[in-house]
Amino acid sequence: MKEKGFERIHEVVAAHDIPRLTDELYDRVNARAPKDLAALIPATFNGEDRYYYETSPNVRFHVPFDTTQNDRAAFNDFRQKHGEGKLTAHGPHRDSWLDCPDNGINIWIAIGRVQRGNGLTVYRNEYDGHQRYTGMGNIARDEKLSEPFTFDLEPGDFVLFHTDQLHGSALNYTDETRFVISYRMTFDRPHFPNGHYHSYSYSGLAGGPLSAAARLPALLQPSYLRSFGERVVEKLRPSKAKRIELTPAAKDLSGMRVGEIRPTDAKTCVARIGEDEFVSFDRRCPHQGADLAMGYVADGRIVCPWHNLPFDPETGQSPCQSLRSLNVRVADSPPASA
Ligand SMILES: O=C(O)CCC(=O)C(=O)O
Ligand code: FES
Ligand SMILES: [Fe+2]
Repeated sequence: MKEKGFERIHEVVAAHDIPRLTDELYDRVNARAPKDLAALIPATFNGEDRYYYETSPNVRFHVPFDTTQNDRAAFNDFRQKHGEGKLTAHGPHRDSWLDCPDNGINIWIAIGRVQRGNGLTVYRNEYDGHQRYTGMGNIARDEKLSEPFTFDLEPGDFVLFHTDQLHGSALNYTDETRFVISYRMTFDRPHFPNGHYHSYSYSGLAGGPLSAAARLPALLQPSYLRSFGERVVEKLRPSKAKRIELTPAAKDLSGMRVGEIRPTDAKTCVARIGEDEFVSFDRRCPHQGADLAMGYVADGRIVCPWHNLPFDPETGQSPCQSLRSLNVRVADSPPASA
């Protein structure tokens, strides 16, 4: 393992053991978080040593998607327990739509190498704005997204982004595991517009004689009680995912830009790949069913807006062998349904 690096962990640890391994890592990372942050935050923010930090940081092991497919149950169980984005790809979201403060900073640290095909997607143009989102904290499937910013990182590099920044995970179609630990923190008292059940400690009290009280300043807020009440109600009424209406089909394709994708009917959409190249294909992504009409074209490929997975417009194949291909129909003029 030492020789191979974290990037090859899936060659050393069987896929069905990854969830258990991650659980163990959580315990270790949580235990050392106060000390690690006491070193990291002042060094990053001009000596600042008064802050609130999420007491349970996030361990994010994204092994190549294809290697997880024989052990889906173990990965799904983990997702139920810890949420999306830890072992599985998280759709586009703002952390503040879920259970995080809207005055926070996410410190996303590459422990192993991160590549564009397994990393973070950051929708730079969507920092503020009023996208609709579901009760599960994901962007509504009919919100059109622009191409996200993606990047490579070397071990030890880290990215800072605001908890109101729209972002998500790329579905890992590389042959490397991506290992990241991320911390969330605020300088002012954390403010929770949605769920409030993560615990935040105040650095000014943590570690000293009053360390037991370090969680109280963030906890003693009306948002905690509100959120607690909502969870009780949710338990009684399990499904709170909202159904999103799809946008009506856009029929006139004559004015389409090269690179644009539009819905043609409830099930199909069309992309203008080149000047004279139109491709018609199913709207449902073979991964988790995201609406590909809301995707975009990059490097001549159709890209899913949900986890940034590219599809070849001629064959419908993605780099993930375990996913079925998209049903594509190529035409050199706007398709007949246009
Ligand atoms: O690491 C990922 O893929 C998702 C990251 C994320 O959503 C977060 O750090 O809030
Ligand atoms: S890549 Fe995940 S839904 Fe399309
Ligand atoms: Fe996030």
